[in-house]
Amino acid sequence: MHKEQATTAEDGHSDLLAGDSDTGELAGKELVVGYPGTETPVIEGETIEIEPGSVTALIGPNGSGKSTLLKTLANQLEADAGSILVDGNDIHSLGPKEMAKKLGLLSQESTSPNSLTVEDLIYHGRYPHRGFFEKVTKEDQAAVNRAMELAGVGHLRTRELGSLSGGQKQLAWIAMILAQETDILLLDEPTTFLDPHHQLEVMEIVEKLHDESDITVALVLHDIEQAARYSDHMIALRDGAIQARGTPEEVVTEELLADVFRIKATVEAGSTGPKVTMESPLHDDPE
Ligand SMILES: Nc1ncnc2c1ncn2[C@@H]1O[C@H](COP(=O)(O)OP(=O)(O)OP(=O)(O)O)[C@@H](O)[C@H]1O
Repeated sequence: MHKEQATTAEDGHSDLLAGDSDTGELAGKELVVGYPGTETPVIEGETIEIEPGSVTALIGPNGSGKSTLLKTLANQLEADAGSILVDGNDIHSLGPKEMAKKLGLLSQESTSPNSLTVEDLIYHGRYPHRGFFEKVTKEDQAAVNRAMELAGVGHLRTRELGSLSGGQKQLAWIAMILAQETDILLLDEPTTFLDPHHQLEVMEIVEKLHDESDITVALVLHDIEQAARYSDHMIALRDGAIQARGTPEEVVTEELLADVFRIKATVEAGSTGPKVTMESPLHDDPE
């Protein structure tokens, strides 16, 4: 993924694209994370550093710990040990509003009342900038309109969430997180429920954020080729442990697909990154 010269709001570009090169650094150090009632932690002592201004794709099989890691980095799941640093500061030193201005998580578990309209949901993204009981400002309106336009949900603005398809709802959630205007965006399977056209549209939003600002994006994707095409760093997880990290070319190898995903596949260099041809699942024991 090629990064073009950063632009600013003064250039006439959206404030949504107004990341700052001094911010957007996220790191989890020696994280140990488990769930109540489980015997062993899901993540045992991993360190992860997300570079400011990068797009980092997390890949790994079902249950490998990708969502657990993202939720921990967003402080929505308390680590048993280790620390999380946002721009070098311990995450616990940030108040809820300060935190919500810096970092937004689109989780797989996002829920909201069915009676809420798409527009109302997107306005919720403005909470850290104004508070629940303060008046909507021109900036809020502009941010909501821009987020709606980017996510392509303007035509759904008056629709209630309960009346939307899974994909339409997903796009509304993406618009909400964009309206939050954070330095760091964590997206857990943002392309879930989306048809191929809308999957590519979401990935193009990520590309636009990357090309035109210094916003930091970490996202979980199951489509390995898509992950490689739209990211500049990749992290592969298996059983809660990081198995590989580096550029897409370094991470997406036939060996990794066999070891981590238990797939026999061929990998070739393509114009948009590694091209993966999946042949068959492997059934033998990796060890
Ligand atoms: N609330 C929970 N309570 C107990 N165990 C959990 C909970 N959520 C996840 N786990 C377990 O933690 C491990 C990692 O799950 P996680 O959801 O992080 O994986 P993932 O890589 O995001 O998977 P997927 O690709 O299926 O979304 C799994 O073994 C899962 O069963």
